[in-house]
Amino acid sequence: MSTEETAPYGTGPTAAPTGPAPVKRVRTHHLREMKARGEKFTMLTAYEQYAAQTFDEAGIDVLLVGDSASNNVYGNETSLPVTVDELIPLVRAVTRSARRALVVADLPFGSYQASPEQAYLTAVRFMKEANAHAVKLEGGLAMVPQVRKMTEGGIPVMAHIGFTPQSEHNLGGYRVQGRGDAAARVIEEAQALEAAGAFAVVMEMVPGEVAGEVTKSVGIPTIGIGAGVDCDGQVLVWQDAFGLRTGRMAKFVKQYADLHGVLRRAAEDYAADVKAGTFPGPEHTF
Ligand SMILES: Nc1nc(=O)c2c([nH]1)NC[C@@H]1CN(c3ccc(C(=O)N[C@@H](CCC(=O)O)C(=O)O)cc3)CN21
Ligand SMILES: CC(C)C(=O)C(=O)O
Ligand SMILES: [Mg+2]
Repeated sequence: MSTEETAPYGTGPTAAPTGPAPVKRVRTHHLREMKARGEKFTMLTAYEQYAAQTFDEAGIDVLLVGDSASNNVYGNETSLPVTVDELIPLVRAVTRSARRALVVADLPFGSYQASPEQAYLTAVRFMKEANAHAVKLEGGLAMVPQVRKMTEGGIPVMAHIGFTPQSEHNLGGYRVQGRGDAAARVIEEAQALEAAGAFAVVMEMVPGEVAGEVTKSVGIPTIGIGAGVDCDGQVLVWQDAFGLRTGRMAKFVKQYADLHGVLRRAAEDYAADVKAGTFPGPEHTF
């Protein structure tokens, strides 16, 4: 895995007319530069080797090992139960597998809210034990001391405001945040997090117009999930976007594939072959 310094986006010997920008490793400054140029960037979740490799090959700029692994890997109903010890091996798998993408580790519920010191020590575990390139936490003004402590300690921090799933029970369920009078608060939070040193901010389920205002009022890139087209980047949970998860999807999900259908048919075909005695064939036999 290369840690060399890179040419800026869009230049360099490997520049090609199509495909991902020829940067060796996406770094936080590249995202800021893309915002300044008005160039959109992409983030997807990833929790293991093959998704990470595939999305990295596809030129996805940022891979987030989300605490949504709680739902999408560990089978929990919410993101709340997942632990640092459960997430670290997943982050390690993704950092081993991604050659180009910036890998961000999501700090799970309860691992950073208590104090800046707790946040710093948790983030250090992700950086040392899993080679994360950055960490992400949820929250607005209350998390400013945490963001400052971590960035001063050398750890790039991505913030996350609007709907914050770890506070689902406080927010009264999956609801749009920042409507009406609450819009000013979202802008204030984004500005405070930028001042504290955050390198980017995720906005989840915020009205498109408000997210556009926030994007214009900060220098750091904004990343939307249910926050409209005016954010600097977009993020989706891959099992939602590519149809591995079934059932009711949030309004902000666009489904690009039906992986559940593909996988289910493959498993049914395999089972049918075994039961019929048509697998293994002579070509699979020594
Ligand atoms: N992998 C994964 N992705 C998810 O998005 C997800 C999970 N797991 N697990 C459960 C929760 C529940 N989710 C929800 C639940 C309800 C709305 C919802 O009611 N959305 C309304 C907007 C509500 C409002 O206007 O305030 C909508 O119109 O979509 C959205 C997401 C998304 N969730
Ligand atoms: C969807 C994103 C922003 C997230 O926090 C997660 O997947 O955990
Ligand atoms: Mg998360």
